[in-house]
Amino acid sequence: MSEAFNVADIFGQDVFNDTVMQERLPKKVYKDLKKTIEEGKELDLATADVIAHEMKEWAIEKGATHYTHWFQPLTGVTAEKHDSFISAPMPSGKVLMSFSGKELIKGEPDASSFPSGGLRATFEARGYTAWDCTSPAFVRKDAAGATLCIPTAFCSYTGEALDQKTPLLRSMEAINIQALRLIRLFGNTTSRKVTPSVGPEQEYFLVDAKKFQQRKDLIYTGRTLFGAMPPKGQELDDHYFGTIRQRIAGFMRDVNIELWKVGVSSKTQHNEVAPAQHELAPIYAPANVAVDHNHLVMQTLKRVAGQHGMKCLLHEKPFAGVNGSGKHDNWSLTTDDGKNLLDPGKTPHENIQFLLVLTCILKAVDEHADLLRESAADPGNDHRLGANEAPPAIISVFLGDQLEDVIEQLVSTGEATHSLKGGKLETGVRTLPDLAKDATDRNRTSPFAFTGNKFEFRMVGSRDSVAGPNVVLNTIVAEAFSEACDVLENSDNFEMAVHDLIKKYATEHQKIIFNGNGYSDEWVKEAERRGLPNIRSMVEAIPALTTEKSVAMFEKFGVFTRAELESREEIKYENYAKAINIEARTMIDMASKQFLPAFIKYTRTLADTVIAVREAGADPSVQSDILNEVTVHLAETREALEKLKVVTEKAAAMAEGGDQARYYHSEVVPAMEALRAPVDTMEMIMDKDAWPMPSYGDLMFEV
Ligand SMILES: NC(=O)CC[C@H](N)C(=O)O
Repeated sequence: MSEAFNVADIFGQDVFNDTVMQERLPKKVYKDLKKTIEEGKELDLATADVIAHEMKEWAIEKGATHYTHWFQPLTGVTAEKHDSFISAPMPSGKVLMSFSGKELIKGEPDASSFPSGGLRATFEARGYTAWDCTSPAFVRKDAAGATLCIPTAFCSYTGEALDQKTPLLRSMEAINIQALRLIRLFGNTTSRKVTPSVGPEQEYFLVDAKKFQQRKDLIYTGRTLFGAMPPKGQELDDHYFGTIRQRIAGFMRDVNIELWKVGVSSKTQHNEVAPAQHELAPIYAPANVAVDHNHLVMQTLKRVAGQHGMKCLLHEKPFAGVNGSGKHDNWSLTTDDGKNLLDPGKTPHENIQFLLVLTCILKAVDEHADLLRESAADPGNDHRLGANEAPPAIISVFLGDQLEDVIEQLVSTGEATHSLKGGKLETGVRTLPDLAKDATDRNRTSPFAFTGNKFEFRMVGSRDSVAGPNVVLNTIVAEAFSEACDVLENSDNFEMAVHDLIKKYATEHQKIIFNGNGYSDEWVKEAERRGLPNIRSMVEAIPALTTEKSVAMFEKFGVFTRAELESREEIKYENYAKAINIEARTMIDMASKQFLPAFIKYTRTLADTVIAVREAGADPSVQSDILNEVTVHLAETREALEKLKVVTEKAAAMAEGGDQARYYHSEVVPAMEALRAPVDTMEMIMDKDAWPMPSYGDLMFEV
């Protein structure tokens, strides 16, 4: 057993949090900084100098030698450049440690090597990082020593967003303004701020590092590109919530300690459905902090896995045939004085403000289903969505029995008069207590499910930042709130107007509600009948970014300009093409250098056996049958490999953009599948010792 410790003692110990600020900053400086954090008031340089100095002193006490502006460019991962605190040596030969307000507030990384989607010519390299003081700075300890990390936003010389965070902060501001307008109409005069709170659940796989190193597909692409199913998959459901094995438990413990120290509220951990799959979930945080924390979670999982001789796979679908990994984005809206706008209370039918919020969300999701779908699009998610417990690609909303019934009443009679009650759960065992039952069940097949006092957007993939999905959620709901407020603020009779509006929205957008099985073929047909989009792939999803409807909304709420949206569209096409290109080339490499040589060797062994058996005077027909079978698959592999080479070359030669991405999707991806098939068949025929890499079984069951 490892040494015991008290979580409360270590939680946040490496964070420049409110307690540290209060302790270390002069009163006036602390007050000014709080004003900036809470109200967005500009910070003057003199105040920033004091904060920077104290932050540096605090960080140095924690062992820090460097600081970094930590940002989230459009690469999907975070970026950082380290600067030590040293100043130019003095005549004495000694150095001082310094950190100015300017260095805290603004950084100037060379922006030319980050994706900008044409927003910035390569010769115009300037980009700026700006301190996001609403997400606390922290000291990260790793092999580099200790580094003061300052969460920042990243913009171009001309102020365009080059990152995930800038639009997120803009969208948080947009929904804050519109939600405040809405609650004021209901008589709330005290709340000063409404913040989207987010809790992203992180699913991941762990595999043994030595085995990982023998799989080029895992090394280069993060997922397996070949692999036959082992005799056992997840059919017994015995891994889900199963006892956590000691190796994994030790890993989870270390992950938690690291996360708690930097203030990440790691709360829940368990085995997930697929063998070797696990989950970590934090407690809610304001959206921007949640996004930063989720990056820390992903990085910590990877780093600690390394220390335990394992590799953490964050890909959405590392293994075909078993569950993929999602990052369910739990989203709600809370006021600074602790009210959750998505809390229906015990009798939702009487909670008019809640019903307006709810129907606004239905409207937002229905009108912008394409954008929401796009926000979860990535090359890995194309394999995950609609397969093995991940939601399908059709956006719909699950409300559960109670709320669906309220909406039903509103639509049919214009009035909701009652709410279904939860009742009691009887177990039939005298010694067990009676449980109060929720009025609503859960539904795992729904991409957007109401779960008590929040929505759970289940479509998001495990590797992706939740920034994008939350930008969309915040903005589409801000738009719906704004439109509702425009009507209500100008009405003579508020009661009547709000009643009519709720009924109108419920009626017009009821079609987005679906409580049934999202996996069934009937739902695909039914969704089509209802006119709901079924956007199956990333390349089909991307155009949603730049429709006139989307541009108008994002511009209206100051979240994206048209140019920023167009640049993101371009980057997404490029990312898709690059990802598939790497996968295709990895397959070509593995097939040429590992599988074909192994197959050829195996035919040789079989041929030798046939000869030897015949010479020994026995009947070699079984060996000869296997040799023939293997030769057929060898030929199929060779043919599919040649075909994949041709289409990959052709794709790579095309100009970057939508056409290229679509070509990868329609030609290269099927050619990859065609190459995988004979190789997977061979894996089931060949001698295990002759197989050139660890199998699915080795990877998933022998961690
Ligand atoms: N138990 C679960 O919630 C499974 C979720 C599933 N792994 C997904 O991809 O979303």
